[in-house]
Amino acid sequence: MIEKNKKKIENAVHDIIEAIGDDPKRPSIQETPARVATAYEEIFAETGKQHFEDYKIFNVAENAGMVLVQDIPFYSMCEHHILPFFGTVNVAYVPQNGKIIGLSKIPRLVDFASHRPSVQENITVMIADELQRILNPKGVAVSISARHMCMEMRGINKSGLFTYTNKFLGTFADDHELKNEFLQQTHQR
Ligand SMILES: Nc1nc2c(ncn2[C@@H]2O[C@H](COP(=O)(O)OP(=O)(O)OP(=O)(O)O)[C@@H](O)[C@H]2O)c(=O)[nH]1
Ligand SMILES: [Zn+2]
Repeated sequence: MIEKNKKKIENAVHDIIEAIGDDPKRPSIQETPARVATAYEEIFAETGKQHFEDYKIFNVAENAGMVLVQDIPFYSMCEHHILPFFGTVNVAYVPQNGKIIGLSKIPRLVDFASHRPSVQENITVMIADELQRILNPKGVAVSISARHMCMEMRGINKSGLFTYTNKFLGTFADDHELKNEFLQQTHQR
């Protein structure tokens, strides 16, 4: 993030502190605007980026079966309240023509999709669509389970609610046995 934009965040946080009735000059809060700017730089690092580019393609056996990376933790901020929502993501795909990506790139793709203001449905779809674009696999399945602080600490104030979303492409959408295998492996059935 360029310095000018970090400064903008600092100024905004300074104003928020003042507006909520606290004193931005209070010693223990003085550095907070700068801390928030640094935190936002990390939390929102992928804002505005459409495509995940950090991967290499490898080749494996042509008939390789489902690859599933399960329980990938993620943290994001809802675009309505700028409050955290977080949980776990399951990502599966069936390679086509033996084309795969390194396993670590899947959690990286999850971070790519979640490090921006968003909603759970859009993160789910973005992960599925990017994997489809990158690998053109036979199918992709993505499911997310998350808790939303904007429903827990304000508004309806209901704690411990989990929201589930999923997206199935290609063979996962067409082949019920494969979809069931994914759902069973990820304890959704
Ligand atoms: N579909 C979806 N909704 C979300 C997500 N995160 C937050 N929301 C919802 O976004 C909605 C925003 O609704 P508004 O009525 O504009 O905002 P609000 O008045 O603060 O709503 P309340 O939370 O009901 O007080 C709320 O119902 C939130 O629960 C998400 O990831 N997906
Ligand atoms: Zn919200």
